[in-house]
Amino acid sequence: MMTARTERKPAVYVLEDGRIFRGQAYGAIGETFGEAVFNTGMTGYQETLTDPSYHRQVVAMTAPQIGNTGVNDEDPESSRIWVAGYVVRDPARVPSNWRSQRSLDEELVKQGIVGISGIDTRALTRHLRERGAMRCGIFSGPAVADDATLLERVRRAPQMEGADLCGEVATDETYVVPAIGTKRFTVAALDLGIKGMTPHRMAERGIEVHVLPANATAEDVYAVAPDGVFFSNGPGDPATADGQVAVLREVLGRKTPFFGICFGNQLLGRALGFGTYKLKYGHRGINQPVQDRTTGKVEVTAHNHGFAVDAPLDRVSDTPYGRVEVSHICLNDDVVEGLQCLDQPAFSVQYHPEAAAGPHDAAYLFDRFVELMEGQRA
Ligand SMILES: NC(=O)CC[C@H](N)C(=O)O
Repeated sequence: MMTARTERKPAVYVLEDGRIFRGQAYGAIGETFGEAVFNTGMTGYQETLTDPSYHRQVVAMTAPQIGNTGVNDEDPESSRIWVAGYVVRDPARVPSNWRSQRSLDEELVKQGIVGISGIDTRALTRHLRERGAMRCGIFSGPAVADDATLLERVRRAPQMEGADLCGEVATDETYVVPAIGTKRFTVAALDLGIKGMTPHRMAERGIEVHVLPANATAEDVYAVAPDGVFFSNGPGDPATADGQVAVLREVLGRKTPFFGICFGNQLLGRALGFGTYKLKYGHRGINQPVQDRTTGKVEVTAHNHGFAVDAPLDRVSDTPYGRVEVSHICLNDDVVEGLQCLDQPAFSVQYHPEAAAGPHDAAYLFDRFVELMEGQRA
């Protein structure tokens, strides 16, 4: 149960390993559970909050001041806030920006998002970095009880590993994002938790994007006569998405141009026969260095992933769909950040070239998708 906050009440943030942080209620009063993760973006909190890939995650911001530029109706990446809970050090008392329409606190209350402020988010981040992502709960108002009871409740919450979540965030109905200017291509985009900027980046390049529900079949995909197929980002464990992997294998079998982002990269990995695994604490932020191994260039990129593809970095792999190489790696930890098929018009990246929020270094990947579709026509 959640009620609007009228004064800053005490709140408690409880990690499943027993570490407890005490602060003040922020946003809605009540209780919430999820995977404890941290995001290192200095800005872009609206895009983070509304990214469907954060479904069932309680996001802590490492930047100490959040909410300074308020909230507007232009920056959300979907129709609602998806984070399960929100953790900040020092919320803005007075938002100030020419586009601001209301405060972040008001928006969190309006959407029933339970948060906590005033805790040492640096200590929390160091703890998660050492111990790894784990379950947590935020409790305020009538939800506060003795620590042992709260800990017990956190330990009963569902785990992220094994969670099948795309169906909970994706569209139920197909919709079309028209091309901006002259239409050059049609793309079937599987919505596994798509961010609004992604079809927009394609539309800017003359692509008409048919956004299909997460459970669309290969028949549904080919019913739109696509020049290319796209799989989006999305929440949950990629190891659960067997139906989508089967659709992707059909796409590879037909050699239709394919581009995948984030969850879409993990599913390309699976379709090619690689495994996926859970990272210790994931990559979330807008300042991650990635190297494009095909050009040697380093990009600063936006990330939001807790899982990764397990593929060899040092050699080309032979798969049932031809040869594949790891095209991009994260320079912080050598995690696979992109896959390039060498005998197929298919590639994907683990990070976010749509850049909402984030630097625009990786925009060239949308042009690569266009080139693949052009190549298929020639
Ligand atoms: N943004 C995404 O697509 C995330 C993919 C997957 N849920 C992960 O955490 O790795």
